[in-house]
Amino acid sequence: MDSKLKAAILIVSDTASEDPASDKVVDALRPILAAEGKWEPPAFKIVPDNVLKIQQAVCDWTDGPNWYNLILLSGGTGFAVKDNTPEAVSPLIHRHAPGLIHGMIAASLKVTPFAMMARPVAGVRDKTLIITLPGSPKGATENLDAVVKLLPHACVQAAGANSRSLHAGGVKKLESEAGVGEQKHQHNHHHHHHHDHGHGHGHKIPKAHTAPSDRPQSNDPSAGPNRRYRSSPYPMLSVEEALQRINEQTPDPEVVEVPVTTSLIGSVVAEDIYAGESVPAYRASIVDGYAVIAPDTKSSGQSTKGIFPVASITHANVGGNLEPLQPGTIARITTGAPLPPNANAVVMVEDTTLASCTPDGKEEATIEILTDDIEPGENVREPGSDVSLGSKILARGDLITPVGGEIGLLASTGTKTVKVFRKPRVGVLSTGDELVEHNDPRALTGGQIRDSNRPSLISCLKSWGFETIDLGIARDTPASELEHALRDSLRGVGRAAASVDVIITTGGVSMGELDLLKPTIERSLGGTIHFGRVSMKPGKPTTFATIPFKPTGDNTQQERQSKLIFSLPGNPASALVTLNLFVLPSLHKLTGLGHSSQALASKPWLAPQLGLPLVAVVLTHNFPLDSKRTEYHRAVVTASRSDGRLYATSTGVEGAGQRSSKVGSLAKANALLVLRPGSGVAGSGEIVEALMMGNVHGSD
Ligand SMILES: Nc1nc2c(c(=O)[nH]1)N[C@H]1C(S)=C(S)[C@@H](COP(=O)(O)OP(=O)(O)OC[C@H]3O[C@@H](n4cnc5c(N)ncnc54)[C@H](O)[C@@H]3O)O[C@H]1N2
Ligand code: MOO
Ligand SMILES: [Mg+2]
Repeated sequence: MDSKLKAAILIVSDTASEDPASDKVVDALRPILAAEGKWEPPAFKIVPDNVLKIQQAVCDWTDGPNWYNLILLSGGTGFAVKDNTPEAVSPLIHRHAPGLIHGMIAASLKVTPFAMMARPVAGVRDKTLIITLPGSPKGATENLDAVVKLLPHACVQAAGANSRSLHAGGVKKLESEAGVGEQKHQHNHHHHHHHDHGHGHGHKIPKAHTAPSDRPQSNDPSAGPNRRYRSSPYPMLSVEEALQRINEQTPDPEVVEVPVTTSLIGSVVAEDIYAGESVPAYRASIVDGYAVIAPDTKSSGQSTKGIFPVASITHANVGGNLEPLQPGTIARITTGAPLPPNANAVVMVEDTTLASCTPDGKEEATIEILTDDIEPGENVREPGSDVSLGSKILARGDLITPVGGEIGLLASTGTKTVKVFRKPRVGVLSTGDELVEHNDPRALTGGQIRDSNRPSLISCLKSWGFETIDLGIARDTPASELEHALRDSLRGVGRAAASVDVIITTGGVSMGELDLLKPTIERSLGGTIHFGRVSMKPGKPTTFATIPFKPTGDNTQQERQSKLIFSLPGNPASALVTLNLFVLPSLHKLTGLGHSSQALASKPWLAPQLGLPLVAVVLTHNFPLDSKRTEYHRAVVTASRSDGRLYATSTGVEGAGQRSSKVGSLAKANALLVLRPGSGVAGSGEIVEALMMGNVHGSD
C-alpha cells in the first residue's frame, strides 16, 4: 500500500468533554494503530454523551470531502441511562458488520464475563468503517486488539476499488477542519435542533427534570417514547422567510444545448440567439396578383394603369433563377413567391381585370391594371424584413412558451440547436403505512387511505411542464424503507427510473411518532433542514432540506452535490397548496426564470416570474380569518365582463370547507387567496391578493 489509511477516534464522555486531560483512551489506542504501520496518526475529538453530537461528529468524518477510513468510538456503550452511543451510531450505519462485534466480544469474554454487558455496534457508512469500543482504556484496547489486524483490509474493501481514499495529502488536522466547509451545515444543524445547550437560541423547548444532554430528543423510532419531541424544535418561519431560504438553497440553473423541437416548451433561453438565416430569404410577394415594375409615380407622374402582357407565372415554390421582368410586362405571382428580378411591386389580383387570353384559351395573355397609385415596394417583403440575418431573435432569460411564437422564430431562421437551462426532473414519493394505491381493487380496511397525493402532485407538476418520476409509496416501518427510497431517487436506481434533481415527499413531517421525514433527512442522510414549520394554513409542518449526494459510478472524483427535498404535509389540501406555494418558485428558478428581475433585485425570492402570478381580487362574500396563520384559501376567481374586475368566491367555508384534509377544496379552485391573519372576517367587497393557479374563469 502506497499511502496510509486515515483513522479518527471519537471519545464519548461527559467527563472528558469537560476536562479533555482526563481522557486516557486516545493515548491507549494510538500505539495499537501505530504498531500496524498502516495508519496515519489518528485524528480525535471528544463529545459529551449526546446522541446528536455523536452523530454530528461521526458524519463530519464520513460525509465530508475529507472522510476517514475508520472511526473508533469509545464510551457510552454500556447499560447506564446516559449510554447512548449505540443508539446514536446505529441509524448512521448503512451496512452492519456483526462479525466484528462477535470478534470483539469473544476476545473480551476471555478476560471478563462483563463483556456480555457491552452493546457494540460496527458497520460501514458510505466508505467509512465505524466501530464502537468500550469507554475504559483497558476495554477499548482489548477490543481494538481483537480486530485491528483485519481493519486495513476491511477499510480498503469498504472504500471500494479505485477509490481516492488512501491518500494522506491535503487532509488537514481535524481541529482546523471542523470549521472549514462544513461550517454552514453545523450552524444550521445547531440552529434547528436546540440540542446544543451551549447556544441559547431562545426557542421554546420542553422543561425536563433531566439535563439537556440526557434527553437528546428525536422522533427516530429507535429512541423510544421518552425521547419524542413534545413540541416542535423547528422555529416557525413566515412564508416569506421560507421562500427566501428556498431561493438561497436553490442552485443556479445549468446550461444545456438541445435541438430545436417542441420539447423546448417551458425552457428558458440561456444565451442570446441570433438569426442564422434572414426571413424572408428573398424578395417575396405579400399578396396574390401581378409583379410589376412600378414607376416612381410621384417624381415621374407616370400612371400604372394600362394593359400589360403577362410574361411569366411565379408560384411560391419556384426553384432556380427567375427570368428578369422586362419593362412593359408583368408577372403573375402568388403570396409568398419570389419576385422576378426588376419587379419592384405587386398589384393585387382584385385591382386587375383579364384583358385577353392565350390563343388556346388556357392562360392569361394580357391584364388590365385598374389602379394608378402603385408605389415601388408595395406588397413586397424585402429579404430580412421579418427577421434580418444576424439579428437577435431571443434573449437570455426568454421563456419558450407553448403559444408557439418562440418556437416559430427558431424554426423560421433554421436554428438547429439552442442553449437553454436544463429543466429539473422531479421525483414524487408518498409516505405512510396506511397508504394504498388509488387503483387497488381491494376494499379499504382499518385505517387504510388511498394515496391521492401522488397522482395529484404529479398531475400538477406535469401541467407546469416538468418531467416527473413516480417514486411510489415508502412505508413508515421499517424506517429504513424511507431512507432507501430517498437514496434510490438520488441515484436513479431501484424505484427511481432516473435520478431526480428535486424530491417531493408527502406525509410524515408533523409530530407523530411515525413522522419520520425529519429524522431520516437529518440523521440517516446527513441532510440539513432549512425549515420545518411555516406560519401558514394549510401546510404548517412543511419541511425543506438539502441532502448531500455523492454521485456513484466510476467517477468517484465527481463533486459532491446537494439535492433539494421538499417534504410536504400529508394532508391532501396542504400538500397541493404547499406544492404551489413553495415548490414551484424553486422549480422556476432551476428552470432559469426570475434571473432578470430588476424590480426585486434585493429580494430575488419575490421576483414575479417565480411561482404563481399574484393579482388583486374582490371578495364576493365574507371570509373568516385565522388569528395567527396566513391562510391560503382555495377560491374560484372570475373576470367580470362589466367592470373589468376579478371576483373571488370560496370553494367552501361551511363545514369541512377549507380543512386541510379536504382535497376537494382544490377541486374547482383556480386561485389561492392570501388571507393575512386577523380577527373576524375579510368582508364582502374587500380587495385581497390572490395567487392564480389556473386560468381566470369568464362570467355570465
Ligand atoms: N400534535 C400535532 N399534530 C399535528 C400538527 C401539529 O402541529 N401538532 N400539525 C397538523 C398539521 S397542520 C398537518 S398538515 C398534519 C401533517 O401531517 P404529516 O405531514 O405528518 O402527515 P401524516 O401524519 O403522514 O398524514 C396526515 C394525514 O394525511 C393523510 N395522507 C398522508 N399521505 C397521503 C397521501 N399520499 N394521500 C392521501 N392522504 C394522505 C394521512 O393518512 C393522514 O390522514 O399533521 C397535523 N398534526
Ligand atoms: O397546516 Mo395543516 O396543513 O393545516 O393541516
Ligand atoms: Mg403525521
